[in-house]
Amino acid sequence: MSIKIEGLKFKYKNSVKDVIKDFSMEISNGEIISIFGESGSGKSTALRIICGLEVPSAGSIKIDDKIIVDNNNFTLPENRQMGMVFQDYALFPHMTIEKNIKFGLKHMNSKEKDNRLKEVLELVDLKGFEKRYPHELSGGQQQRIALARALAPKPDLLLLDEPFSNLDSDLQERIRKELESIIRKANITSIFVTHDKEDSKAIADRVVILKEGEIVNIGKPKDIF
Ligand SMILES: Nc1ncnc2c1ncn2[C@@H]1O[C@H](COP(=O)(O)OP(=O)(O)OP(=O)(O)O)[C@@H](O)[C@H]1O
Repeated sequence: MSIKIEGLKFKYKNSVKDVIKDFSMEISNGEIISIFGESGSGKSTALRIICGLEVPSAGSIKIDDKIIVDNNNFTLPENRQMGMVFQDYALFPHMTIEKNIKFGLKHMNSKEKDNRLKEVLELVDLKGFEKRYPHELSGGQQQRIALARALAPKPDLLLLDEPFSNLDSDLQERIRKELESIIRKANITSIFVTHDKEDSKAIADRVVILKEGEIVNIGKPKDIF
């Protein structure tokens, strides 16, 4: 599936100026895009608008020609078929890995849930971890479970906000590669936010450089950095 974003604008209620000023881009099926920029440039805000946690004051987003937001339309986040992975993993600490992953699979029957659980645990190479709790896993393993949980409902689009920021640098490098191979295997269109050039270089097909809410450059990492 492809995405077309046109002319997004956004301001937080208590901010004086627009945090996103003009955000437009097209993303093709299976592409991995990174949004790169300094702290405060609006990266997380752009992601929050795309997944429906914030409502833009102008602009539109289409998925495969279906409008999910514009002046007259707004698809709720839970109906957008998007998977999200945020910086702090956000696994439910009181739930086992199995429960964490099955949480988003309410529309499936229990046999389907079991099958999907098995599939995604294999995908992230953590078979046999079903009965563990998040605190019994390493940071990198938790990160992979967060990814498995986001992928389990087979989203159209995967959004990742600084997915490596909580990991030490050795682990960060390994997880980057793993994450890329998992996303490529799942063939899922993805957007990830980072302030680390190396993340963009290692994984992204194209990089969006954001500065004070405006896209100042879009291109392949090798042409941009
Ligand atoms: N809930 C909010 N209310 C008001 N202003 C906000 C809110 N969240 C973020 N901002 C402001 O919007 C701007 C963009 O923030 P955003 O979190 O999108 O930046 P970012 O590029 O993701 O930064 P970082 O790399 O530090 O996470 C910043 O100036 C920030 O202070």
